[in-house]
Amino acid sequence: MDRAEDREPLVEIDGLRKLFDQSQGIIDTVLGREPQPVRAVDGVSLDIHQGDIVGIAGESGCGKTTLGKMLVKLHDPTEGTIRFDGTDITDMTREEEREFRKRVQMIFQDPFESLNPRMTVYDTVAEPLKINEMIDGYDERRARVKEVLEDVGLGPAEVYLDAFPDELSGGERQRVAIARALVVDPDFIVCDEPVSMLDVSIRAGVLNLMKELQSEYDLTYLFISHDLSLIRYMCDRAGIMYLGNMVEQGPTDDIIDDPKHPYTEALFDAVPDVELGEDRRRANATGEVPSPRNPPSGCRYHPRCAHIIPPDSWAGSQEAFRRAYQFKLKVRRGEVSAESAESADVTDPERLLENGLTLDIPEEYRTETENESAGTRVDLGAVDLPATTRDALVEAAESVLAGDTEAALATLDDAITTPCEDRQPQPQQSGSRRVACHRYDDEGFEGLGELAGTSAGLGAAPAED
Ligand SMILES: Nc1ncnc2c1ncn2[C@@H]1O[C@H](COP(=O)(O)OP(=O)(O)OP(=O)(O)O)[C@@H](O)[C@H]1O
Repeated sequence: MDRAEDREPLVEIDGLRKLFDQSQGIIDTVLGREPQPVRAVDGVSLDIHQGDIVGIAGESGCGKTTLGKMLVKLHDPTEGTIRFDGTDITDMTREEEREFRKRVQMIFQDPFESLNPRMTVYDTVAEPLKINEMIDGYDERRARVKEVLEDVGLGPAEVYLDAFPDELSGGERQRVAIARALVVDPDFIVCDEPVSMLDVSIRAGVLNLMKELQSEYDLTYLFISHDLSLIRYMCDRAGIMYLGNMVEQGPTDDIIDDPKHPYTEALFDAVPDVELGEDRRRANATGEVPSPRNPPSGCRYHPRCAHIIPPDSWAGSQEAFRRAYQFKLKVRRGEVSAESAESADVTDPERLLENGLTLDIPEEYRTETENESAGTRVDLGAVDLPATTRDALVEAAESVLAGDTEAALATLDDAITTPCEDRQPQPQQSGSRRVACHRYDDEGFEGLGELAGTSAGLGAAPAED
């Protein structure tokens, strides 16, 4: 079989960043803080090969649309390069840019918004031909428009040519948007959630059409979607984004059947209608996606990660480390404080720890005491903490109860350290995948080796494929 890696990339994305400046919010002004830009895309590298259908998945706000818009030059990158067929698109001559605008198109999510309500179907589809000075003569243009309309399933074309968007159904409008993208015979189309606004009953028809058009027009697609079943259905390769970073990329089936990045695991497990590989346990991510204005240090996923890596010297279980680390975060965020202790009527440091070491995770990962207490308490003795860490946690809890959060954090920062917080992981090749996770660093593997066999919810060890 023809392997993507053996072909020349059509699109080469390297170290791509897009930061949006934000006006200063009221809280920043009051606190005299510098306004932070939104780090929408923050260091993405990806190759897209001729004939590929690549999917970009990730939760809302992770930077998918911003990435897609940079690829079609609707946004300029803050940093990094995009090469299309060997040419750097941020540094093109006028002639190169004209050519680029023909060869690269984008289809948007909302066909109601992306079509001009005052233009007929003919005018809409013929417009790119006029802008790109492509086909001279009314009759020739009309013939080309009719041909493309028939190709997208809007036939006989005469019925549609003089219609306005509000006379069409949602599916017909999206087909017009597809025809407008196709009429210039492009090579590469970025499709941003192309069916998510359409009725569920007609989505498959539009997707199948797009697949047919791919071979007919020799297209390369980038599909942006939060719908993972669509990515599985359409895309040979996929990239998973989290807070502006590409955390995992590779063949779609491999990513779904055996996710390597803990975020990928959590993302796919949250979707009931994606068929998962056998022997997969539920992922146990905690917490919410943080703000892209102020992303976590090191690995952006580490505050939620089930597989957070303890330091090499750690003598307890990984699960215990994760609990201790979450306790540190709770103190840092003010969720565990003298006030919260007072309102829960907690005066004993060990009791404070029994509450603070709980994790908001699925039942099967919880301790017995945690399940019995509906997730409000663990049995401190059952958490496999090294004695020195336990002492440090008790000391920190005493500081919290005394209202000295600073001292508590100093103790916790000293006692509970992780490479995940310190360093941003660089993408590593692991079998068919590129993964940005410290578990796949050489160092991470060593750490993991020591942990193999613990009850830490590590799942399958990330052995080389
Ligand atoms: N023009 C802009 N100005 C300021 N911030 C922006 C702009 N466009 C996007 N953002 C911010 O950048 C981040 C990434 O947005 P983006 O739309 O790329 O994400 P997404 O993954 O496509 O999300 P969704 O699925 O909701 O469309 C978000 O925090 C968003 O608010």
